[in-house]
Amino acid sequence: MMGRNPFTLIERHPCCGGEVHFLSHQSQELGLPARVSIFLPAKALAGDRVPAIHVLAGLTCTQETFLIKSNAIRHAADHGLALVAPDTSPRGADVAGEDDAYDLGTGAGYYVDATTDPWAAHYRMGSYVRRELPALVEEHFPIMAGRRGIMGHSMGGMGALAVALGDAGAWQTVSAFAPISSPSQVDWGHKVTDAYFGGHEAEWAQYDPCLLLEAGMTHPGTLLVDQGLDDEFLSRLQPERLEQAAKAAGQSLTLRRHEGYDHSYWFVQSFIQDHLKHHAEGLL
Ligand SMILES: N[C@@H](CCC(=O)N[C@@H](CS)C(=O)NCC(=O)O)C(=O)O
Repeated sequence: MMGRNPFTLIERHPCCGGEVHFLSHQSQELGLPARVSIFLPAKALAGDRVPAIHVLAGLTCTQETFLIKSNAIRHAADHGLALVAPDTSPRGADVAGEDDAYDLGTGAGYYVDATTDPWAAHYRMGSYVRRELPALVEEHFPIMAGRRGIMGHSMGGMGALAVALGDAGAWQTVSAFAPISSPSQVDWGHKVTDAYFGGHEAEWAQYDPCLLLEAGMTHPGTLLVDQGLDDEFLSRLQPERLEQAAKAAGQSLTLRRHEGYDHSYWFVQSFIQDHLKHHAEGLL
């Protein structure tokens, strides 16, 4: 039975034959109001349920960034796919210091569940993007239940790979742009370990794509990953580690390296069409 619709519509705009909705809702996992953006293609507006691709943005971004900057909507419209874009962290958790750095706290939820106070009460983006948000949008929008793709950029690329490898049955397709391949091995992840995990590095076993692969968690589809070779964060993204871990696990991976491209959404929008095609082939 359908529950009460928890979403409040903030803005709605016709776009590419469909509609973009900017929404808020009270999240049970986050214990706070959360913002989410959704693109519904023409077919969904006509009443048919369509598969959705969940899109996870990177550090400093919001629920608006991926939809505005990646050009994903144009191609989602062409394929008749919905897009669901969550925020990158809880907002207003009121944790001391959460706004002090770009890579921890606000805008930096890393799609993990914090286990230690004062972060643990609200920093639960892991459970939010894995379970709460997909279930809610599939209940209240013309989005097909249980037929999902996930993609992301940078911190969101890490999140997309981790979500799909962690529960391959729930996510049929996955792709990433410049993902943080092994967060437990780099300074971004060390900050997360010290703060969100209270020093317990073992928590990364659920969220680090390379650790998941090394533990035998694979996905039956192909992981499509694009990486710019002039990416200013390349040494912390470590695509070579992902390549090694995938090879050892027998995971199908298409890792494309692009001469001259950096970390920005100019890079993302250059290859987004291929990602939408990859998801469409697996979802439709
Ligand atoms: N230059 C940023 C670093 C963070 C960054 O580059 N974030 C990437 C994702 S990891 C991004 O997409 N930023 C937003 C944008 O380009 O619009 C800062 O220091 O604040």
